[in-house]
Amino acid sequence: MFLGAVADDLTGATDLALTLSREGMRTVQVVGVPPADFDLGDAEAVVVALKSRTIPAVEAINLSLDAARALLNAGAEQIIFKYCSTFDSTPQGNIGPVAEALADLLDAPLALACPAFPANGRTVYQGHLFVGPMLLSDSPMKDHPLTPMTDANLVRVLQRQTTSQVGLVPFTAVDEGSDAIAGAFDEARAKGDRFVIVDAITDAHLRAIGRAARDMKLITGGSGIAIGLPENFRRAGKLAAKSADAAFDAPVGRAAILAGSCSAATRRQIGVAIAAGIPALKIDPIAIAEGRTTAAGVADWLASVNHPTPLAYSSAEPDEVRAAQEKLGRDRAGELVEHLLAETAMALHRNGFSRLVVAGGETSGAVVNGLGIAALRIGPEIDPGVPWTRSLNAHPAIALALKSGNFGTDDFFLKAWDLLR
Ligand SMILES: Nc1ncnc2c1ncn2[C@@H]1O[C@H](COP(=O)(O)OP(=O)(O)O)[C@@H](O)[C@H]1O
Ligand SMILES: O=C(O)[C@@H](O)C(=O)COP(=O)(O)O
Repeated sequence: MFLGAVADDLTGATDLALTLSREGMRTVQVVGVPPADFDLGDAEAVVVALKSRTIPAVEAINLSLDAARALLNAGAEQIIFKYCSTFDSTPQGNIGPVAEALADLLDAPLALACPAFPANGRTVYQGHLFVGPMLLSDSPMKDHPLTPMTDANLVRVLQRQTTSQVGLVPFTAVDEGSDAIAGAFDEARAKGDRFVIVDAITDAHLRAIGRAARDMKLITGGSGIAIGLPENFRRAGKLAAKSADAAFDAPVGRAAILAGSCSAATRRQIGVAIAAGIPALKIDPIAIAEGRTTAAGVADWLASVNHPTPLAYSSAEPDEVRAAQEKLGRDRAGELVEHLLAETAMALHRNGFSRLVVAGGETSGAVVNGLGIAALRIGPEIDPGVPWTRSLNAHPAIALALKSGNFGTDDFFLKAWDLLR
């Protein structure tokens, strides 16, 4: 095992594990901090999926340090801290506090921060994050239920979350290639930066950054930042030759879609699914709080409708989300929905459902924890950043597509199943 990663949510971990697998590293994704005797098999990279994006910073730090220590004990030479390609965080964190604690643990004088993921339209220019053609702060991320992002200047955003100095490696250096980027890292260290936001617009930039960062102990960013890292281990003669991917044997059983993401992409995907005739049950957090909607009721409904892939969703427009939050509180509204969808997934699993598409990072974390899944195998890619996965320990086995709220084409809920046939 050479490369270890700590991811702050489930979909983010899956996204990263997919990237590392595609770049030729044998990768295992574990859910939560693995115990010391956890069998990692012949993994060359291990991604630990936490649910630490929106918990109090001190808890996120402790969990992330435990995960990093477990990875170092298993042999990791370099650690990636994976967060969202839209830099999802609050002014308190958790990106800054966790990055700082990991840098201290690893004794890393400088760590890079780059959420760019060009295949999904996330690019960084002059330290500003763009989502497609829009600045982050103009994108639908400004209305996220838990981490509304209202500032696109990542140097400023990260600086608010840490007492360490944050600098920038600008496009001009990145575009020149890995030697210029390594030179910019040296300059940043010399002027006292602890973190540098690194511009990147294309995968070629990310590969050059990866090469320049071969000796950096801590790398932070979206899954894109991992594109160039396996090559460093390959050049050093450490990676096994890539073996042919084993066939993905999806368990046979009933299927359903659970969506707890309110992101714009998920809302469009729900619209397309309903227009295509998928039966859909909308869940209202206030009805959960008042006991009018229960997990058993939702699971019964999903089991009773005559369709191969029915949908239950709490996804709502920003004004509906605000209304629920005003009544219940932001965190309670989120927890009620997450808990209900996790319990629904557990009831479905008990009743023969073995294929689930789950939309939303926090939602996926709740569902996977509810199902008691300890590790996942990565399967075929449905869309950039979203593979099918298969539980390694649940009985009976279950196939899960854990979709980041913002990822996937509009027909995602229709087409995802084609890869399981
Ligand atoms: N109708 C709703 N009102 C308020 N909060 C909601 C609603 N539906 C879902 N949520 C909460 O919003 C959060 C969405 O986060 P997440 O699942 O990570 O989605 P995404 O991947 O789009 O960020 C979850 O905590 C979820 O429980
Ligand atoms: O980097 C990304 O955008 C994703 O991998 C990710 O972290 C998604 O989080 P959610 O949008 O909360 O699913």
